[in-house]
Amino acid sequence: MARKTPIERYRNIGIMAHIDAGKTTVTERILFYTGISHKMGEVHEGAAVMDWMEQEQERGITITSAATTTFWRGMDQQYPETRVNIIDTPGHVDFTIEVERSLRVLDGAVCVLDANAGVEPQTETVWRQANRYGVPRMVFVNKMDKMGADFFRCVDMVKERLGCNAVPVQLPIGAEDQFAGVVDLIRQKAIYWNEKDMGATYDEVDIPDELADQAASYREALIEAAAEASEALMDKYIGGEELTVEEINHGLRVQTIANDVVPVLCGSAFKNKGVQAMLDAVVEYMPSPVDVPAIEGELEDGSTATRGPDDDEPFAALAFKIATDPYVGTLTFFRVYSGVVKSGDTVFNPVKGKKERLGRIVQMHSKERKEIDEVRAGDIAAAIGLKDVTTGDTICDNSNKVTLERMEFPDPVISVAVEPKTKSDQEKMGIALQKLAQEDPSFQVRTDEESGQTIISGMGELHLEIIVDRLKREFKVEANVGQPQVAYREAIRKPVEVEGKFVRQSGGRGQYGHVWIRMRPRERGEGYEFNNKIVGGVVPKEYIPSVDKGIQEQMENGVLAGFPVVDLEVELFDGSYHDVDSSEMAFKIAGSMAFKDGFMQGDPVLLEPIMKVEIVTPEEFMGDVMGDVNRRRGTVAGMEDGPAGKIIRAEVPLKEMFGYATDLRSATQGRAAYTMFFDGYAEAPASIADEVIKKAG
Ligand SMILES: Nc1nc2c(ncn2[C@@H]2O[C@H](COP(=O)(O)OP(=O)(O)OP(=O)(O)O)[C@@H](O)[C@H]2O)c(=O)[nH]1
Repeated sequence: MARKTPIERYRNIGIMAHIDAGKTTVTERILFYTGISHKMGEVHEGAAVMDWMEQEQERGITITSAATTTFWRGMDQQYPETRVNIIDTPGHVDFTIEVERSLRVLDGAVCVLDANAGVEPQTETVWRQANRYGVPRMVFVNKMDKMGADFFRCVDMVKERLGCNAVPVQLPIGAEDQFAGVVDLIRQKAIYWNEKDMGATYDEVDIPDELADQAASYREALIEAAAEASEALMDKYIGGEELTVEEINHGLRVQTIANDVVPVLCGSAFKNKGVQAMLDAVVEYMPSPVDVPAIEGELEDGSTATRGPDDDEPFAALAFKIATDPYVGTLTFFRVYSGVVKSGDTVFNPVKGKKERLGRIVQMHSKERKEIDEVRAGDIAAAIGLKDVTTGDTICDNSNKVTLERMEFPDPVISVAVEPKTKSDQEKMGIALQKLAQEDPSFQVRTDEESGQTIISGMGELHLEIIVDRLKREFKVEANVGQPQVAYREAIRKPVEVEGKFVRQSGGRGQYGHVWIRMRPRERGEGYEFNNKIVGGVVPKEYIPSVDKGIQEQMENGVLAGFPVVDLEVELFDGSYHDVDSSEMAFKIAGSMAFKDGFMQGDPVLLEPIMKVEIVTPEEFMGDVMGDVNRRRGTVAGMEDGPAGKIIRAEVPLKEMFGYATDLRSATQGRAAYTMFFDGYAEAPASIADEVIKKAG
């Protein structure tokens, strides 16, 4: 079967935003206008097509990132059919991991802003993540109809806070309840959407006189930005010649894909204005799979290879989301980077080292799924029934094995003990938690060796709350939940040199392992490194990995209070062995003994997770809120005026943030709001460390 849509006409895009900026509404309108969704439900009245998990509708937030395929031919049917795959990314801070994995597989992103609030904390976080992946972006300033909506302020904020070259390609006509339509600066037209058919039709007229001057100056700026794309365009521009609409769009496209320009558009999804024009901009400026660099991977022999967006290359895809569906079981969403795969084919998962048969393949059209026979380079689809694939795994051609870049997931910072309300649910709970962990790599389950309790860990209180909620709803397991616990870390502060010697010579075969190691602290986040500096075979080569392994096992189990040890370098530089008695086991134990000693001598310290917190509060409560932040051992990093009150930015230890939602609500009569996300680890004060160490016994 041949390819229906040429790959150049694919747009794999994500929609990212701060919570409540209107991402779900925008997505829903896109589906409506593209004819997929015929019913327009208001998000918070329950009929939104993207919000397909029950509690998402109740909470009014989008938690999972579903992928949806739709087609667009342009407002004036000016394009050949373009296949738009939309990957929904969640706005809540506890789920940045979801954002991360969507960013991994999309080619471009639309950042939705609330025209009144502008750039919000989560916008910044997501923007930074997108920077890391080099994702080309455009901005849609939504909610132009809302009180306090200010397009120009938003553009300034995008420039200043996100540090990018924001270039408006539209201007709003009016604002707040006077918001009427947009000026298309490239085609030099004013567009008004008709209210009677929910904006499905529109009128295109001349730019209103009162906006003519402003439009001319913004147009000049955008043409200049477009001209930067090539010498030919620049020469024409400098020569005083008018650039054509096609030339301007081409220039902006080149600049946007190179991450040198961020086009800015505006509208109101809720009032059905501007969404189709935004879709046109997606087609014009967002990259197709062939416009972005080919993905890199590792072959079986350890060498690097690329997989380009071509049907003739071997099949390679990345699983970016696992969802459990009550009807069909496991749905594995994947993005195909190269080649073709058919349902029924056998694929290989190099991460697990396993072959699996690809059963049915489905394309998601929001809640509905359509079964398809094959998928090709550039496609996003879901497979039903893959058993051993975890988020982030590669699936590839069985005879052309490659491991695509693994996604990196942050370690969980918070954990709670869970226990089923009835003993008979124990097994069911275990299975359910395993399933949830497979879906979500930022969520972990383990059994505490001493207490026998089941401990679940995640990225925040809400993250774990939702897991417990899903246990109940989807798996029918009611659970009791303990007090949340902070996931501390342990580290050393001083370099040391230590010996580890493990010798047993009583009867039978003896044991002999002997090492000298140097341990040095590393910067936060640098992780662990093992260097072998043995010369002359004083420790035989075959035992060296055992030393490393012994150290790593000890690091996992901690030394001070049972928390993982992080950020240090170990150098194995000396030791000795015995011809008969030495073994892998003996060197492993010697390694772990040396490590334990060295750790205690190395001025050890307990590290605690620090959260970046941003609070928006009416001015009258500012004193109380600040005082409270200080009591929570927080440091205020900045303060500014925002449209909804004072904005306080602070860094606060996670331990002190438990229950903050409730406390803030009661201190401010529910009028303040906050967001927080994990920032990094810092040394815990001695009083806290002592308490934690004592508790660990
Ligand atoms: N006035 C106005 N309200 C809007 C607009 N778009 C969305 N809203 C409202 O803003 C609220 C949040 O919209 P959502 O679409 O749920 O926002 P979201 O970004 O998907 O939110 P999360 O999924 O929770 O991150 C809802 O009450 C919408 O009705 C708009 O253009 N104008």
